[in-house]
Amino acid sequence: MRKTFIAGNWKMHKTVSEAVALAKELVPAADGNSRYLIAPPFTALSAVGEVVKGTPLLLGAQNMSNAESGAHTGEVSVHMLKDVGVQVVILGHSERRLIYGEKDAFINEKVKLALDNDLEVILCVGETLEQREAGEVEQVVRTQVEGGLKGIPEGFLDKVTIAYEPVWAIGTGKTATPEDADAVHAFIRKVIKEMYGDKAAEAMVIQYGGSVKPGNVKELMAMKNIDGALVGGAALKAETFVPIMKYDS
Ligand SMILES: O=C(CO)COP(=O)(O)O
Repeated sequence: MRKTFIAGNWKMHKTVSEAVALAKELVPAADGNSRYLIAPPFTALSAVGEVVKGTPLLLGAQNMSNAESGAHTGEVSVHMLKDVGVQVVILGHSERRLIYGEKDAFINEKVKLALDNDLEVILCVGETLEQREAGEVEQVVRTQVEGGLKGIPEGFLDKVTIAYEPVWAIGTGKTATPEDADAVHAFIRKVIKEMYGDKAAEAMVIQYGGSVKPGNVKELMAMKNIDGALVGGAALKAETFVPIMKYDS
């Protein structure tokens, strides 16, 4: 059985004091049947790490350098993340791909580095509206999954979650219908099966992201191939994120 994984990506929001206050509100809600994660901005990781330490609420980062150390102005390394208690790193988010030009091979370097250093990875994939309208969803998602996981041995897959985030549904209030999302999740599972076999495909946790809200989370999570959520806007307030964390209670 795959364990549901509910994650909040805070993107470029919250000062340290705001982040600490929200984390304190969320800790008591992380007591259900799922795994739970919050990914504050880099500047708040250390302070939020102190709040969630020893609790079931996991600490995530939103990105990471592809290099281990050195002359990389503005970047943050895997060792720095681990040093402040980060357990999971989100890689290949569509905002990294589309605004900052990150490509699959570059993302793959980060995935390898994270896994080699015992950090879990949430690998984000998803098509733009233009790609959807051109009938390219499967081709785009396949390229991103294969590219992101290239050279990753099967033994590391229990440290990998895939997040399907259709770009047209992010921050737009438009959600993929549960059926449409499930169809892409099933396709991702098929790609994993081709790469690693049945067992790996069955075990892979695949989150949905894109305008997940308290009002739609239940129907999304009810789908066979949807195993969790990667939440943006609704993760910024306890009022909206706690009901998502507790969608099954
Ligand atoms: O990009 C997302 C999470 O990584 C989704 O953002 P929204 O929930 O704001 O649509």
